[in-house]
Amino acid sequence: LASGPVVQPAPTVDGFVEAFLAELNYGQGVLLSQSTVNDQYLALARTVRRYLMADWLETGARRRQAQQKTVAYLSAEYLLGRQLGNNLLATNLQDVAEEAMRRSGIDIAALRSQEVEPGLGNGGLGRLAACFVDSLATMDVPCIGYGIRYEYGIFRQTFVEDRQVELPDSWLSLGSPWEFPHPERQVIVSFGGHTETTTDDAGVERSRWIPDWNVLGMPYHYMVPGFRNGVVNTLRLWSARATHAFDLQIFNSGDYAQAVRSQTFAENISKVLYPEDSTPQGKELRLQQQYFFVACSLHDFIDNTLPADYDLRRLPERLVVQLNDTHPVIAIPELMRILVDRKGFDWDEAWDITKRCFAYTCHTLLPEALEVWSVDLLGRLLPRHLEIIYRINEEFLDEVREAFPGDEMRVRRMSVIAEHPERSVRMAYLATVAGAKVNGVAELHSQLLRDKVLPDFSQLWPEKFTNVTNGVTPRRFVLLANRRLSDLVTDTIGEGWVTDLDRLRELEPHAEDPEFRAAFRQVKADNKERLYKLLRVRDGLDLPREAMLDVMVKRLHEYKRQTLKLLHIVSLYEGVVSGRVAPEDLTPRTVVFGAKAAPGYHMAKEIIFLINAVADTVNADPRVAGRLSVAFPANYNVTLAEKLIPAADLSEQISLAGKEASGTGNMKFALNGALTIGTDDGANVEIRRLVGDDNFFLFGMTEPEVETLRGEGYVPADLYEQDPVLRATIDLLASGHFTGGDRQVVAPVVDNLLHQDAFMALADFPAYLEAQARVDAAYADPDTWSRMAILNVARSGFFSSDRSMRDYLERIWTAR
Ligand SMILES: CCc1ccc([C@H](C)CC(=O)N[C@@H]2O[C@H](CO)[C@@H](O)[C@H](O)[C@H]2O)cc1
Repeated sequence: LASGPVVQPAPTVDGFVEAFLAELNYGQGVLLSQSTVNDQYLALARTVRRYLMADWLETGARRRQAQQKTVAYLSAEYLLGRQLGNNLLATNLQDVAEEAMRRSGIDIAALRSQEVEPGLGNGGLGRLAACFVDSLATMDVPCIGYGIRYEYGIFRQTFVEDRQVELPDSWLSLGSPWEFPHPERQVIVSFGGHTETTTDDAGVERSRWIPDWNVLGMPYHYMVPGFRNGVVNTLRLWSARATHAFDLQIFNSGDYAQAVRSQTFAENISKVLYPEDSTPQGKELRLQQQYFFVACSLHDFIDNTLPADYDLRRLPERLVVQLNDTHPVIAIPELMRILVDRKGFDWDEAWDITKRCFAYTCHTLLPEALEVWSVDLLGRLLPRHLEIIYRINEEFLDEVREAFPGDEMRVRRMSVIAEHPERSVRMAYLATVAGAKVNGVAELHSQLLRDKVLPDFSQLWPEKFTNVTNGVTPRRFVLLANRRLSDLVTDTIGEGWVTDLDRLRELEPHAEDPEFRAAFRQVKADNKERLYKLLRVRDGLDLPREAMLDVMVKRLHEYKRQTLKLLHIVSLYEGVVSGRVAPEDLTPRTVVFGAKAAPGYHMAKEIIFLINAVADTVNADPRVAGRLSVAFPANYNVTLAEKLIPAADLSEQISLAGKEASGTGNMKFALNGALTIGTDDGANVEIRRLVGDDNFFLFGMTEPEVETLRGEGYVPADLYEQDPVLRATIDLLASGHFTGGDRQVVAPVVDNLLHQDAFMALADFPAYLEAQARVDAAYADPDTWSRMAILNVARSGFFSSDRSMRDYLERIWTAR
């Protein structure tokens, strides 16, 4: 399959300069001398695209030729991060590009920072999807990532008087050179209306959907380059358009707003990402978004990707649809509708095909995060789908009754339709009934899924439940983010580790080599210096040099316990201001937070305010100057993570055991030579097992201990009474010391800790402090610390998303 027509520019500096100038002149229509930084960035991006195009087209042709089984990854979120750096890495053009730009009198760093990252996700789930499609391309697995091209991604976070303020993320405003619109592949998606039952000539009753309104789905293609393997997979993100953008009659009647109303109405569907990452709001637009991209994607695969005459009875041989949490689960009744209503299959045949096409990944343990849709809303928006769901449930409950005769309680418990508080469809149950496989994202999580979240289902179908522990791509989060460490590793063990991360094990003996440890410490010091420079320019933060960098970056959520970190800071500070602790006895420490709160999550926003208030006071207090400081750079995102994580000494993974499904930040920190202080929660359990107890600061209750305490009845105020350090800490917070004496403004958080503390921060406080003392002790000996850190890197190869993909291939995508 010679790449025939596609002429790739020469991968030389001359070739690159020539292509760049052509893009600048003919693409941007400007001369170099006149060009703006944005012109230069867009031209550079398009130049890099040229080097990937041949591989992209060839991969597409090879895929069509080979008729291989394809993974359709359905995700409502993709947190992609900036594309330029990753694409330069994948094409191994980073040095050529840098030289080419230098020859053109341009500093490529300025162009890199011109790129706005596509923030089409909230947090863990969205970033995991991005890591997964990167790994599948690097492993040359046929995969199409399907999702939504939100016009506005996750909000930009700013702080006004220490409070989070959200700004719209108009990421497309300066152009987006990495996307390719394909109007010729537009899809019509219907909504509303009603169904009619007819009897076909074979006397079979058939239901027909008569929708009310339609929108158009326009696909935008994004390149997903494999790492230097000539493979480029596709990410297909859908954008909503009105079927007829403009109603001339209405326009001529003078009602201009009405004339374009349908356009705005349609466009709303892909207008903005819902910024919640745990509590669904159950909004109609959210369901419209979910059905919109799912309908576009299934239609696109069945009608535009499969050969026209393909026998759909063999669909499971060509397609596996991975459902990224409950958000795309409406795909199940949609495939049934296509097979029965459009392709004329009878119900049983269609159901058999459907069951073998889907698999479901659950990413949460919070009951409130499991989506349910009211039958009212579903019936109004998708009447045919509700009918199909009812029938799926009916047949399923017959199966339950058969397996557990007379156990109507179980039948009611397991029904996809919940009767209370209102009749609604439990999407996680529907996914479990239809999915061939259901997996959690870490061993503990998958076990809790079986035992606590879906016990009835794992009893009925034990073989259906499996685990695939999350992973992260070493290309972006080590090679791209931490060039200094990557060079040290490659100089020591060769470069194979980038696509075979288990090779990091070969570093283990070097942990015993003082020179290697010194080189490793220098890498960390340089990464810290790079971060300090960035935070000064970006956030006007001036951080003290010689300090342990203690980093907690993740979405703001009470179960993640940013409040526990805050209590630690205040207890250290209280120790000094009360005179109990001499400042020089404090290990110099800078605590860096990064966290967005869902706009409607008030307690989370109160916690952000309090962290900023404490930071202002601590940073301004000469008594702890150079000993304790707190930084909270705004707008934590993938780009900031790439600078923060390589600089970190300590990684905070302190969620209440049994609440964090997996975590993926924890893996990125370990791979970048930070030590973890954490609970036995999510993937922390597997990190600790692999890096070794001696190289992990464990503390706190285990999940069973949490359940026991909850069972016994948890009274946080008692702990406040009994623990003098805790009382002194909370009293200082409550006193208004950090808020100009205003006690009211801190009350929401303090009262919640004393009287609810649903995630038991106070219960784990003493153990956390004790663990932090162990951290201080270890950090006092840089050589020991770097030995532990090197062993963390060496033993974290398992947490590559390539390994996760191998597990999905073995346990889920081929096991049917
Ligand atoms: C409907 C609102 C909503 C939106 C997003 C979500 C996601 C499932 C939340 C999420 O991102 N979960 C995180 O997924 C990561 C990837 O598997 C895990 O590592 C994290 O532990 C988990 O919190 C739940 C509910």
